[in-house]
Amino acid sequence: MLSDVEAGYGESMILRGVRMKVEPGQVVCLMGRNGVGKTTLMKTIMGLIKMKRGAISYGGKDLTHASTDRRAKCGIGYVPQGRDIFPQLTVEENLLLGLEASSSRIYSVPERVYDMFPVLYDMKRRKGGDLSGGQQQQLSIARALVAGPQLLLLDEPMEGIQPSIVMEIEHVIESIKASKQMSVLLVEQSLTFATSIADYYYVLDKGSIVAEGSSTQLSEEQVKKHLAV
Ligand SMILES: Nc1ncnc2c1ncn2[C@@H]1O[C@H](COP(=O)(O)OP(=O)(O)OP(=O)(O)O)[C@@H](O)[C@H]1O
Repeated sequence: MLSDVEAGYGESMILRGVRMKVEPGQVVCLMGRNGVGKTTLMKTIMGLIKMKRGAISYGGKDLTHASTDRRAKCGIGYVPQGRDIFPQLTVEENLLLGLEASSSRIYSVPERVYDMFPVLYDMKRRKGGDLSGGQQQQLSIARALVAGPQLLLLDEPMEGIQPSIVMEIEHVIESIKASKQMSVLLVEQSLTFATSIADYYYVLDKGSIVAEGSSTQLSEEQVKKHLAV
């Protein structure tokens, strides 16, 4: 999916020669210390940062020069770090905005999304800004799911969220995996969760992939070497 990707901000190169693949139905975990370029990689996949070199393809289509909108319509959903919702809009209006990314003609929030996040159904007329941090994160994930993506990019969805909602979000990721309808690329720092749910992992360090493998192979030694602070 990604080959030899180089990208950065202005003159500063952050990603160097990144190669990565997410197979259909897989949950792939992207790990690495703070500031190594995980968010930059997610934004590059989404076309929010222009690549200086390399190629990106998805589902057999070359997306190297595609706009963010086209990538979304090709089935890539993105949940940015820090739950970027619209606080002045209602929960339902936030969710309807997710339909913009859809290639099919749906005009209302699909029931399956409310089934995954019942709290959002109960609160659909409330303003996004009135929700707790964890609920806003659920809203942000639900908004990406509204368009029915085939690949979901999740950037640290559990960061700074209360434990009960972390569990709910974990369940949602588990149910996505069990449905085999979608693949997930997840930036996650929790080793326990990463090893319990991911099929495969990549470790990024200073903008390059320094380790990868099936998550059952993620050893203490690698964690110490690449992830410990
Ligand atoms: N808009 C920007 N302009 C210039 N440099 C940036 C910008 N955003 C991030 N950077 C730099 O790019 C590098 C990688 O940042 P990035 O956010 O991708 O890391 P990360 O691995 O996601 O970190 P974290 O775990 O803290 O979110 C950092 O050195 C950061 O300072």
